[in-house]
Amino acid sequence: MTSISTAASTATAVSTAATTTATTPDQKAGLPNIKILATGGTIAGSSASNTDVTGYKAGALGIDTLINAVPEMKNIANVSGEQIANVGSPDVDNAVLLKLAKRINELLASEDVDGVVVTHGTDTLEETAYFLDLVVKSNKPVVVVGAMRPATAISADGSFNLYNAVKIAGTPAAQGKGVMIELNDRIGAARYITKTNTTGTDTFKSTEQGYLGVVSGDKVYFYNEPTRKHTADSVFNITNLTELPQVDILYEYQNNGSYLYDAAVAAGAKGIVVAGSGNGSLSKLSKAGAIKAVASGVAVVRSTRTGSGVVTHSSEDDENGMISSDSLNPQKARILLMLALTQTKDAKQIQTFFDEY
Ligand SMILES: NC(=O)C[C@H](N)C(=O)O
Repeated sequence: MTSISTAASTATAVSTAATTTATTPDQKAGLPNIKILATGGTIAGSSASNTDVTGYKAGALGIDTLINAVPEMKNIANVSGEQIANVGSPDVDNAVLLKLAKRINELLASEDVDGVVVTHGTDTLEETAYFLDLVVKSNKPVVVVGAMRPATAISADGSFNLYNAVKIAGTPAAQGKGVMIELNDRIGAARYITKTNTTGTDTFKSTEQGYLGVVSGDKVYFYNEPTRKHTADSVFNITNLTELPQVDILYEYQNNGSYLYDAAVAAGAKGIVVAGSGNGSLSKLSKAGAIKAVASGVAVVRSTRTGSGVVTHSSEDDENGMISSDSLNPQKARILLMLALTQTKDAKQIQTFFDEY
């Protein structure tokens, strides 16, 4: 495995047009055609020191550098790349999400593309993956991949993660599984996987729902199917959207008040997700703020700050016109709520989306 060059290409913010680069003129018959869309992150991170795994610059290397660092990919797929953005994933915003999703839909509609791999920072990777899970209109595999160590580090994890992601995207059994996340050999469903550790390479975990499968040796093994609606079965369509409704997240804590709800509503929020305590519990003042927000036409979803488990729907939710998040964590509940609000403002209808997706 060739190590990634430390000569970082200039980091850029969101590029305005997707540019095709690193195409393989010698496409091999019989190999799947896989497109890699790069957005930045630690997998494209660079540092002057090969022991630096925290102070590096995310989104420093371009897609050509990533592809050229793993020439072994050419033995398993015809690989070409495009740079969609080159940012740390905290800076992936709705504009990047829409640009990325529209490009994936264009690519997968073509007979020339068998699957897509997205390289992405891990901090918000699950949000992008779940967004794509809800809006990609294809059964072809989409794999979102990242790394916890920059490309310049000793024992960097990005190259093998990328190789594995390309392998999964070119595997016929990966079709119809929704958008997948691959890190550390594990294949997770975008709906179920979450980042659980700040710096560890085994950070992506799924609790009750488990993993879809694993890459072991030179094979891809699938054991589970995602049961929630996704991709080709999803009703959400972003083809004609140029923006998404503003949805904010509030965090529940002792001694909190109502004023952050008022601030979100005043700032133009169309939806609010609350990271409630325990089973989505809100304090009296927080609940009063939420009820007031609902009265002003804002959709409010109760999720949980616990990190796992289902927020169960209660009769009080119906009385208050509120929505429960099922097992979606706050950041993924925000993604679903943004898309739900492109269809309806009705809390009962939005609740059915949270029950089904
Ligand atoms: N491991 C990573 O990719 C973290 C980085 N801060 C990012 O999300 O872009």
